[in-house]
Amino acid sequence: MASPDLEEALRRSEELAARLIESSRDCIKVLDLNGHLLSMNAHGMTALEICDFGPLVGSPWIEFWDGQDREQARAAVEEARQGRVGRFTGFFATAQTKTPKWWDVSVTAILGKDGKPEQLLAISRDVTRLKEAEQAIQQAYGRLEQQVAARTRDLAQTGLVLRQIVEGVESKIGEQFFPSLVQQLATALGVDYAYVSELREDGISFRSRAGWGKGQPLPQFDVPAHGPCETVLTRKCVHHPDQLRELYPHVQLIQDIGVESYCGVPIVDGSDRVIGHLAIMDSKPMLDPVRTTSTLGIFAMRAAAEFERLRFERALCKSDLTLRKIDEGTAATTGADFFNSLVKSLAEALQTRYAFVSKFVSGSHTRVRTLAFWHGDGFLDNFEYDLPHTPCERVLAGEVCLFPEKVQDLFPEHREDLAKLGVESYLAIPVSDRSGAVMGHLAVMDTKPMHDDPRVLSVFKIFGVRAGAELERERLDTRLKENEERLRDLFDEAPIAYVHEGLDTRFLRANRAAMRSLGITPEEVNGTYGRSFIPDTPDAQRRLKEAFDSVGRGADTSGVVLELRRKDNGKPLWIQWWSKPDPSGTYTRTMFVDITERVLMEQEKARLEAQNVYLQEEIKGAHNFEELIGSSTSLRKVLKNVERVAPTDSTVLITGETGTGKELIARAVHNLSPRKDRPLVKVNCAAIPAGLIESELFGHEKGAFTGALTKKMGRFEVADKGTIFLDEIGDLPLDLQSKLLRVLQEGEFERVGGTQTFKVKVRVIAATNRDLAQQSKAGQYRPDLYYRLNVFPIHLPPLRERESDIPLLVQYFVRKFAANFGKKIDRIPERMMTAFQRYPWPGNIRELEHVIERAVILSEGPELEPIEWLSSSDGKAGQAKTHTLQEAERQHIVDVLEQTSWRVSGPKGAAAVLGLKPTTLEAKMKKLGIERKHREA
Ligand SMILES: Nc1ncnc2c1ncn2[C@@H]1O[C@H](COP(=O)(O)OP(=O)(O)OP(=O)(O)O)[C@@H](O)[C@H]1O
Repeated sequence: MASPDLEEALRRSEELAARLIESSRDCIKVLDLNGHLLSMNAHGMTALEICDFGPLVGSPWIEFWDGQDREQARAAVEEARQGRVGRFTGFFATAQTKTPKWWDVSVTAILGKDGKPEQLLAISRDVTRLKEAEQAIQQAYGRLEQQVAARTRDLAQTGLVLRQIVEGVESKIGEQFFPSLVQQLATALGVDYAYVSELREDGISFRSRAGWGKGQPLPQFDVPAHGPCETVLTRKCVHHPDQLRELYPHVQLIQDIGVESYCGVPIVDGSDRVIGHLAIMDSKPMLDPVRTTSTLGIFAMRAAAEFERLRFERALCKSDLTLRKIDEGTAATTGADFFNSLVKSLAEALQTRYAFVSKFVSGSHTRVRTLAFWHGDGFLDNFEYDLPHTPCERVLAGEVCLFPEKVQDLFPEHREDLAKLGVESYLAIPVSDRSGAVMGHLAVMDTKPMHDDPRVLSVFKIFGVRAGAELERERLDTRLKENEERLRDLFDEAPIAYVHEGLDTRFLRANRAAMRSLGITPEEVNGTYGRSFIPDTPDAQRRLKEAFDSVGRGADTSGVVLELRRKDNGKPLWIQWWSKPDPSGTYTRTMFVDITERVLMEQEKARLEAQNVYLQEEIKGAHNFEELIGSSTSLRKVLKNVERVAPTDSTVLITGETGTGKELIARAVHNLSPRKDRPLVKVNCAAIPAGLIESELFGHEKGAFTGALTKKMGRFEVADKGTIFLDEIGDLPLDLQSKLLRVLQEGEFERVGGTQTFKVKVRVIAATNRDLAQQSKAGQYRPDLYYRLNVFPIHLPPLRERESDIPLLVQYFVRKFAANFGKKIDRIPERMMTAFQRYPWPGNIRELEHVIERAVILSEGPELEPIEWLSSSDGKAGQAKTHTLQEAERQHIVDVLEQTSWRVSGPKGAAAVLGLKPTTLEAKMKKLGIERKHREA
């Protein structure tokens, strides 16, 4: 019969056990001895997702399990009924969500007052997450529980202790757990010291995790070697009830703190490895080994679970860190920054001292250059090295290499370098491009051994792939840059001008050829607008508009010719222009060829061709400009005026009868002027049909530029910077008089059919045998034009008014023609000369010249022979004087026509006799109303 004290203790113990069960985090079920469910704690209900336990009461617990698990459950119940702990790990899905879970189950007997099993306690713990680790722990737990159950004589007492400890530590986890555990252990078991130790990273020594001594926490200490703990760490439970100091005289700690007794149990992890121990020491003897070892055993199991939990937490933390490091190491940076960040993060993630990345030196397969080298505190300068006989050699041949230890011995040729860094272990992977070609390698080295850990390798590979991508990116980048450079060179150095223009024609880029042609500097490119090169002339604007219209329509423009002005000197620039909108639609790509030289050449050619016509005409005319014969006062006066006006640009109006030498005077003015090296272009306004005079003077267009080759330049254009001689200016039609006035006033005109305005600098010399003053008064001539022409009038008197010049002229012409015809004539009969002087010469000097020419032709000897015409004319001379000048001219022409049988042209025609061009003669005949029928009448 139990004592009343024991009765009370038992009652309390039962009560507390019930509370313990309820508050436990495990799933605890109470079964009857046949294994039928009686009750379950709240946590168990939650864990199994059971809402109502009622219907389950009385159901066989064993049958909750399936297959082999059911057999295990049955065996466990049987064990418990025998007073032992039955345990197993089984698979069980939760009731509602059917979440598969692994449960670690132990079944123990609850002893009755008689010490015999009365009920069973089935404790299930969710070990799904910690299954591997907990398995072993549960085994230990099972073993210890078994021992406890088998040997416990005073379960109630144990229960009390357990409760005390559980209460103290149940709610604690993490850093608080161990201090709390050892404090509760020491207090509940009434011992001076309690402590828990943990295996250190070196895998061979232990260090206290928490200790409690003499009522206060102990500082951390290393577990002494060769003491009782050492035995525990070989997996054995050790109990020294007394005489501890005698047993371990060499262990200073035991001597120092003066403890007598010791009890320790190992803490074993899921892989059945000892990871620490739990021990108590006391200054009094410890006489109940069963109670202490079983209590310690239970809490060792709990400690193991906590260690495991911490280990997972640490592992989680570490993998978190690793992930973070991977993230940091492979984030957005590129280039040198990227590689630095990569190796630093790699070293941190894998907790190695060194990490570096390399790539092959270009063109070599035996030499690499580091891209970044982390050495624990900072980066080394990058360097190159040869691969042979280094740990890296095989890596760069494509292998993953791990040298877990003694790297220096493995690579003796590089021992010195490796020793300097204290390298013990090495791990590296090749870094490849997408096609698998090795580009470099990524390596870590450490000063301690390195274990073959698949997780390390997978982390490593993540870094390796990223490094490969970066190397490839760099390679592509370099290639891209090279290409860009080549393109830029091509663009910049191309002989054809390239310009990229924004939609508002603002220049974005221009190559050298473009800048050269346009006369802009590289600095000016961006502030320049394409439009600004187009001069404000209607023609240039029209061309531009056509070009832009085609761009606007999205069409390519090819070969449009534009006229521009250079920016630096405003000189004309002709370009042939191609433009294409960029696919982005934000700018146009323009290409142009500078054809200025060609255009100018063509213009010059056209001008020269035009000039050539006149020059040939002039050659045909065989003028001798220099020789103005005569010494009469009136002629001298004329020549004096010529000298005065020649150097100026003033317009000169020469008047005088036909043949008086007006053209000769005009040429003299030109030849004495600064323009003498430029052409003197002659236009006979009377000889050109009225409809053609305008295009003759101003030229005409034949459409667009390409027509430039076929266009006709006007004589004003041809005479640019030279002199234009407008002969017979009195015959200019009225409508053209105003156009001529504009040229005289502004130097501007347009071609017939063209819109382009031409500006010329032409000196004008006009001549007429009409009385323009009188004509303008009569409304037949624009007075403003007359005044504009009559700036500097030179009047040539008719030959009859300067008789004294006749002998000189006769001699001059005789000499000239005699030389021309290879004759020698040195005498002119007096009678003839007198006749020449008496004759009125209505055709003036031209007439005289022709008369002499014929006389020279007919003369056979050294004396000029009198010719028939002269004598017959001579007869009429007296009559002629009674006519007006015009009548005389008319009569003279009719006489000559009669002589030539009305033949106008040809060598024997009247025009040749009169020294006129046939067209001039015809115009005169028209003007004077001379027709053949007149003769017939
Ligand atoms: N002073 C001169 N000395 C020598 N020859 C002269 C002289 N004046 C005129 N002539 C010659 O007389 C011819 C006619 O001269 P020119 O053609 O200059 O006259 P014009 O007044 O222009 O005639 P038109 O009004 O018919 O055009 C030319 O062959 C020219 O060389």
